[in-house]
Amino acid sequence: MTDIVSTDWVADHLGDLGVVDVRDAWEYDGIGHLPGAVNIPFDSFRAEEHAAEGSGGANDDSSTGMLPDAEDFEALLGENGIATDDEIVAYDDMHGVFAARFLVTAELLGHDPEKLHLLDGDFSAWQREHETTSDAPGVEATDYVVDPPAESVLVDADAVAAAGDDPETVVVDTREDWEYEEGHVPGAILLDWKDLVDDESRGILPRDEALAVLEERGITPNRRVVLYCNTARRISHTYVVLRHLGFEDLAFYEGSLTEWEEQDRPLETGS
Ligand SMILES: O=S(=O)([O-])[S-]
Repeated sequence: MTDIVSTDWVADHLGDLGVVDVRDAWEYDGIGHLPGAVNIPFDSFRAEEHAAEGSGGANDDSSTGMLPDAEDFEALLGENGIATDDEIVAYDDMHGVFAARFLVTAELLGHDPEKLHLLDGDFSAWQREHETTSDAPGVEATDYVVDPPAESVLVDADAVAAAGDDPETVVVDTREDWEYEEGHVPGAILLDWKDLVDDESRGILPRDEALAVLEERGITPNRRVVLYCNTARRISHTYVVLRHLGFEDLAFYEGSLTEWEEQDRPLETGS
C-alpha cells in the first residue's frame, strides 16, 4: 500500500530511497530540492493525449486514459536511476496531488505499492524543517521494468455505470463543487480531494478528522469506492489517502469524465 510519510521519516531513510521531485525543472533547479532527488516533471509521465476505451484496437476494451506507454515509463525511470525494486518517495509543491499521480502511475504499471511513499505536506514541509540543495545527484541508469499486475483497480465506464445501482458501492467525484454542479456521473457523491487536506500544513487531515469528513458523505471503509475526476490526476491523491486510511475496496476510473463524455454517457447536474 502506498504510504504517506513525514519529512522526518524521509530524512531518516534518505540514503535508501529513490527520491522523485515531480515539480517543473525550473523549480527543481532554481528553488532547490531534497538531497539526492531526481526531477521527473508531471508532464513527462503522462500520455500526450487522453486514450479512450478501445483506442488500442477493435478488441481493446481497456481505458488507458493519461497513463504513459510502458516503454516510455521504463525509459524515464531508467534514465533517472530508479530501479524496479526501489523504495520511492515522491513530492511536489501542490499538496501532493501531482506526486500522488506519479505514485499511482507506478503502481498501475506494476511497482510494488508497499515501496511507494508520498511526502506529507509536500516540498514546503521539507523546506521548513530540513536542508535543501541545488546540487544535481549522481545518477546511474537502470533497466527499469514495467510489469502491470494481473489484478488491477482500474475500471471502465460500464463498471462505473453499474456501480451507481449497487448499494454497497459509492461513486465519488473528487473535483470542485462547481464542476460537480455542471455535470457529474449520475448518483456520484462529491468529495473535493482537498477536503482531506489541511490547507495550512498541506498535509492530510489527522486520521479521525479525515474519516469524519468521509463518513459525512457516506464514504466508509465497508463500501466499495469508485473514484473519478477529469483526467485521473485528483483521484490519484484521494486514492493514496483512502489506502492510507485503510480502505481496501477501491476502484480507479482512469478514463474519468473525459472518457465518460466522449462516450456520450448521461450526466446529472446540480448539487
Ligand atoms: O485533476 S484532473 O484530472 O481532474 S484535471
